[in-house]
Amino acid sequence: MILDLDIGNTLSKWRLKDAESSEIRSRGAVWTREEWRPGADIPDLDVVEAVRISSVARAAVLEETVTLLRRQVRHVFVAHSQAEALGVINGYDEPGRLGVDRWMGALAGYQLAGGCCAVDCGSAITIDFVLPGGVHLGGFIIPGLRLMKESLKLGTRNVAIDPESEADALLEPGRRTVDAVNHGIYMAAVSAINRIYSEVCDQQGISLPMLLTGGDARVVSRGVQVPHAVWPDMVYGGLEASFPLTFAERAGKMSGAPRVPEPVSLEKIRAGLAFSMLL
Ligand SMILES: Nc1ncnc2c1ncn2[C@@H]1O[C@H](COP(=O)(O)OP(=O)(O)O)[C@@H](O)[C@H]1O
Ligand SMILES: CC(C)(COP(=O)(O)O)[C@@H](O)C(=O)NCCC(=O)O
Ligand SMILES: [K+]
Repeated sequence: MILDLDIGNTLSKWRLKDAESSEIRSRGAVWTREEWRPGADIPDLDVVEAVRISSVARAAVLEETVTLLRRQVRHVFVAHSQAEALGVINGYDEPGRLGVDRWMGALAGYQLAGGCCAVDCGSAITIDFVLPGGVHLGGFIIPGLRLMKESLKLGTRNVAIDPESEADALLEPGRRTVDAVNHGIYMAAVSAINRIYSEVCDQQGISLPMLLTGGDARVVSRGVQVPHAVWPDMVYGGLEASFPLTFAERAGKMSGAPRVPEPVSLEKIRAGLAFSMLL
């Protein structure tokens, strides 16, 4: 079995992948914290022959995790942001400073779709752009839904947006604090994504397919007008592409990859942008 780990600021996600059949056998998530407790937190390591890790948690969390895993697992691969990999050229002035989850998303998105806009809706919402030739332009970082809500300190912290909520309802004016806050932060997130996408496509003169991932991807997806696909395993896709272990991975296949969405014409994007600037 292969254990894939995606350690975010809020949640540490894991999945077990069969090295022979490439099937996903199980998956789960635990709160990211100082120490990693195998057994309680993750499945039995006896069946694991390789681990692949993407972590944006504090260095100490990763160090502890790696030390622990190395005792029981033969191959431990840790992803790092690089200046260039798999045809993608990192757009950061200091490539190593780009969050490795964003780098994994950019690599996966490029491998799947060529040029793309990769949006990760987690603790933060990150919006990254890769052009068809592999040039990563850099991106945008805004607080995620939960962080935006907590920053208001209006006592609505523990009332999360129901992931099943319809965008139409979330975009109405709220008539009580919790709704006013939820609808406000939702509008902030989806309008930022829509606008940033349009601005960058306009600047670059190209309409790019958009891919969405992260804990809030499903609910955010309902408010994003741009054609896009939700890919919950996008970060894992970057790990698969960076450290291919199975037959399917060596052939370039990434688990759970969606169909590439057909982007709208650049003219339409520009018309929408021109209209929103009039308002
Ligand atoms: N069951 C859940 N538990 C915690 N957060 C959730 C859950 N479902 C959705 N979320 C949302 O997803 C976010 C965490 O998403 P995730 O992509 O795992 O973030 P990160 O990678 O930063 O840890 C939370 O901030 C919250 O808004
Ligand atoms: C921007 C992030 C905090 C997002 O992390 P997440 O929301 O997935 O936990 C993470 O990618 C990070 O720590 N990046 C380093 C700074 C940067 O990318 O510029
Ligand atoms: K994120």
